[in-house]
Amino acid sequence: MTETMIAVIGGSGIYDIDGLEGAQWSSVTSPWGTPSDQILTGRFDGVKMAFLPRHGRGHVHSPTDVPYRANIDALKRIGVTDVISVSACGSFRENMAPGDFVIVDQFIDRTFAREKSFFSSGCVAHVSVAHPTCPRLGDACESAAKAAGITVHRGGTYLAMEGPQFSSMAESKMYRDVWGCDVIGMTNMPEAKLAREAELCYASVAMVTDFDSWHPAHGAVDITEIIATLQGNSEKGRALVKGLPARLGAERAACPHGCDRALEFAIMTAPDKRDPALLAKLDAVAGRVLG
Ligand SMILES: CSC[C@H]1O[C@H](OP(=O)(O)O)[C@H](O)[C@@H]1O
Ligand SMILES: Nc1ncnc2[nH]cnc12
Repeated sequence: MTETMIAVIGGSGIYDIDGLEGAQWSSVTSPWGTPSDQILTGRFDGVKMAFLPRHGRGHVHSPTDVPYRANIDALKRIGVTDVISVSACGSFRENMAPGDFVIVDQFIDRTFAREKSFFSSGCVAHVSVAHPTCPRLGDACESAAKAAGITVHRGGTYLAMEGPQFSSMAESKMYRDVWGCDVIGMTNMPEAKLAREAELCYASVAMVTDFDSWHPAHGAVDITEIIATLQGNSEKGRALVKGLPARLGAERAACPHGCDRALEFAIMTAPDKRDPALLAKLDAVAGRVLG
């Protein structure tokens, strides 16, 4: 058994969480850059927790410029075992209405201007993201959402777009009708891929703010409506987060789905061909397998 440390990455509208015992914001240094902000740590229900505002307090970083690698590395470096991403999203489904939450389990990654891996020439690794989210964390999120009275949908495909503009109607219809996506946002990729490379369990709670631009009765995405919906969603998101520590517990066994062993056979580069400078940067992310 190892000690659980749950990290919440808060998206648009969620820049802190309350109620942490011994709450403290601290700067964490990463060889992958400067994280989005300081990290808030403390305990809730006796369980270690961390909180990182994805866009920084004051919403400083655009979706493209969020330092995804530094964020995941910093969380791994401070001992995080489980990551819950909480994000705003648009919906492609009539029954996934603004105010509803979706426990995302699949992604289509359409982002193109971001660093997507910790690995590269000098230490090449290939992890599976066939199942990019952890069902054990998904169970905890679903149960915590229901207990908080939130309308929650279990399972859904999240289209990760580059942004920062919202989609055209033609794109929106293609994502919905041809690609079968359920929700759309700008940030869960490469975050989920990087969490898997760092052997962190990852779940994504997508909070619906709008119907994107496919819906004949709703027309274009309106940022003022999104911001109004975000306020209610963020209160519900905070309630959900408070239900997680009791459900996940202060100690955890190995992940039954293998998220925490994703690198076991993933590194292809021969030990004598590895780049020492890159290995040094991988100390937190891949220290378990690199020794
Ligand atoms: C405020 S609407 C667009 C913005 O909100 C979402 O951010 P996050 O995923 O961090 O909650 C979406 O992905 C866009 O970045
Ligand atoms: N419709 C939308 N598209 C992309 N990101 C979003 N975040 C919230 N609503 C969104």
